Amino acid sequence: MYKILANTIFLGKDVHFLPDCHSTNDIALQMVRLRQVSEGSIIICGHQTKGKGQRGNVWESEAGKNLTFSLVLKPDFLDITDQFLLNMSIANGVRIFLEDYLPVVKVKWPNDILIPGEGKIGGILIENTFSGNSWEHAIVGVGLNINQKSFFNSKATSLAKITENIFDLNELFRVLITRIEQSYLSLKRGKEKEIKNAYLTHLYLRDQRAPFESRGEKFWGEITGIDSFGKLNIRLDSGEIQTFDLKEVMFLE
Ligand SMILES: O=C(O)CCCC[C@@H]1SC[C@@H]2NC(=O)N[C@@H]21
Repeated sequence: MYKILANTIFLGKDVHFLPDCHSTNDIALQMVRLRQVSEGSIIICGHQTKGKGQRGNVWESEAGKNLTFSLVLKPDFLDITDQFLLNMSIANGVRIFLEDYLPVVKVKWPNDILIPGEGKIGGILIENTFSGNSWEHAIVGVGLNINQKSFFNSKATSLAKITENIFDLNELFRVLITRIEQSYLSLKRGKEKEIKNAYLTHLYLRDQRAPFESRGEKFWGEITGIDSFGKLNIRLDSGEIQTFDLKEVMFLE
């Protein structure tokens, strides 16, 4: 299982499949520290018992039904102040992959993969390791709901739930990795503008008036873009543009 990733150049030439594990991100981080993996290695797990999500959340995924894996990358060609470009390129790759199956796929800032009217189908958690001021590795964790049909969280969905089909996880994984690699390599080739534009074009609620909450206060505003550090720009009804990082703002829609 998960061995033949023939269409990739470097990603997934070394795949570690674990039937059960706590978190592929944690395992990848540990393996990087022990120098057991290098750029392009993938840790994929059939069932995560302690999957990690953004904002310290838990990532729940039914055993054997979905894709939960981590990629080891070394984006040391990027300035560390441009880290968010990596998020954008990975989110673009996942979105492009899903567009083969679903007509509309959005990315909810920073890294939720959302199907409007259906729910959240996936998420990305990137954890970086640094040595002084230079970037060592990026552990890119991807969780994508494929064949799971029932969820505790009413905001979650899956490919099977939306399309009423069942998918071959191995085949989907192979294609997904190819899409992610293409997107990452275009970042490596310096296509930063294209990556940013593609991310912004598919950004959920961009240029739409929507409700948000920050520091206990509710307000309405319009997402106008992302700054170079990956912070969210929202134009308030007063016309003022405010910038928020992940812990500073919640979407109420
Ligand atoms: O909160 C989110 O949206 C991010 C979810 C990321 C989940 C994936 S599953 C594989 C990898 N290992 C983890 O522990 N988390 C990520």
